[in-house]
Amino acid sequence: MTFSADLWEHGAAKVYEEIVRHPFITGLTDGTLPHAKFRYFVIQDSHYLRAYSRALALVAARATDEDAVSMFCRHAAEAIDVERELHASLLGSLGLTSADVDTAGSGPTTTAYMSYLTAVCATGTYAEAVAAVLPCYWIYRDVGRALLERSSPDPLYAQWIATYGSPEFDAVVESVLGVTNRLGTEVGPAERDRCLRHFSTTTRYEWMFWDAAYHELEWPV
Ligand SMILES: Cc1ncc(CO)c(N)n1
Ligand SMILES: Cc1ncsc1CCO
Repeated sequence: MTFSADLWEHGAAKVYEEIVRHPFITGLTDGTLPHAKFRYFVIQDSHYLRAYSRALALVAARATDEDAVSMFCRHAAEAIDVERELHASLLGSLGLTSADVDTAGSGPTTTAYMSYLTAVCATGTYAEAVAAVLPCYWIYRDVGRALLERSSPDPLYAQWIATYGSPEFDAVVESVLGVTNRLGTEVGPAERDRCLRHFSTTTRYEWMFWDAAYHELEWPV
């Protein structure tokens, strides 16, 4: 079994099933998701992508072969591009400005997820860092694909779905899966266990990120 298949089976398969039947996700395709919940999501995703880009730059710095360095650097830059596009298009359509993003700040789940990613990418091994960032690519590709089959009656939601369900994003994810599988042949059992734990934790944060948006979760105090 490839390393990525092992990670998915033991760390993501069950949670992925919960993600695709979460009311936030089903609400995107049937168009019943209230714009307020999507607005919360887009604002939080703006904060998330800024931290995610820096996490990817840390992964790039830890990579040992130059193709991987170049790829993760590119993805770090693209995450900023996606964040700016979100600002320019989705936020605008939702009646928001970048000042609203700054005023809202990063919520409890976003902060926890960003902190975990940053910590693993800064202090873990290269393989651990790849395992921590992998669900962000993989879950979004699979959710994007699943949603694309159904699309959405709401043009705003259809636009978001098209980004992650695209063949371009699929190619990005396949490259990262290739890197992961090659790393799987190099790591020992203890490092492999740590990778699995990070992969399964960030997969849970992916579910929690949608759940936080669905409940418009705020800091309790
Ligand atoms: C929370 C979250 N995870 C993953 C992605 C895709 O990288 C995203 N935009 N937001
Ligand atoms: C994973 C990911 N998500 C948004 S941008 C990006 C990097 C590759 O384009």
